[in-house]
Amino acid sequence: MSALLELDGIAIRYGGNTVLSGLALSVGQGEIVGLLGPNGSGKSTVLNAVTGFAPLAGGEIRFDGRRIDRLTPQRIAQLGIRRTFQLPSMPARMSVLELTMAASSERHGLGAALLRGRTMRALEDATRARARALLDELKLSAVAQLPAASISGGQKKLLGIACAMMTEPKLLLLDEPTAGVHPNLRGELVAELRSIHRLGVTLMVIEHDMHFIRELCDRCVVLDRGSAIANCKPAELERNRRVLDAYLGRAHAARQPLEAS
Ligand SMILES: Nc1ncnc2c1ncn2[C@@H]1O[C@H](COP(=O)(O)OP(=O)(O)OP(=O)(O)O)[C@@H](O)[C@H]1O
Repeated sequence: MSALLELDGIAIRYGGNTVLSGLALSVGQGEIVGLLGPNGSGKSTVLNAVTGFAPLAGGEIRFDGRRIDRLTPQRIAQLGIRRTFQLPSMPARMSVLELTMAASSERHGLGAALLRGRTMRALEDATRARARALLDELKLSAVAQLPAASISGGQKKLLGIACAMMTEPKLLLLDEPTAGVHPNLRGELVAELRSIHRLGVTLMVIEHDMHFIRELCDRCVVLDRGSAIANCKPAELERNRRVLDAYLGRAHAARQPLEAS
């Protein structure tokens, strides 16, 4: 499998605090990779680095074979990398449909602003049709006309995915997609992400819900204090001593009858 995303020994520092140190990680074309680790281990920082919001202190990031770590966030997004947020904040006045349609302007860019008359209307009609289809697929049609800020936490998560999908990304980075989503709806979220994946979108998912990870991911990378400590199938995580040490502490892991990792 060819690598779509490659992080090659990346380092991120904030002041004197080293948040990522020499992290190597790759995501193959068409894979679904889980990014795990205890709180503060650096998972969101990885997404910030890939999307161009956290400058590297060392190392390289390549996407589709091309170096991207010196590009602007906007250019990186245009190349086909999109992310969703752990706690999405929504504008108070725009409706769910308007916000979804607005997300596509990042894809059409300045070119769309120069269109006139019939061409502009045709683009708007196509954008509206795509937004409606995505909202339908993500079961948000019933709230399409409501203010985006008024919908539930779980619906905001789905709306974040709809907005990201408007730009037809190659790689979608999801930051805790189940946070704020009712446990009964998490199975549906897995199904939605699987159908997005079937469209040819590669996924990297930060998540704490292990059941969700097992259902969705092909492979997991586990971070601890800014370094990767495991790279394995989800089913192998609970037998991995380094992972248990990181999550539960060494004292606890020493008491467990574990297989060697
Ligand atoms: N902009 C920033 N400035 C200073 N420190 C930061 C910044 N962003 C993150 N950090 C620090 O980097 C470390 C890793 O943070 P990060 O948010 O990447 O962890 P995480 O694994 O995503 O945690 P969580 O699971 O709690 O979301 C933390 O110690 C955090 O305080």
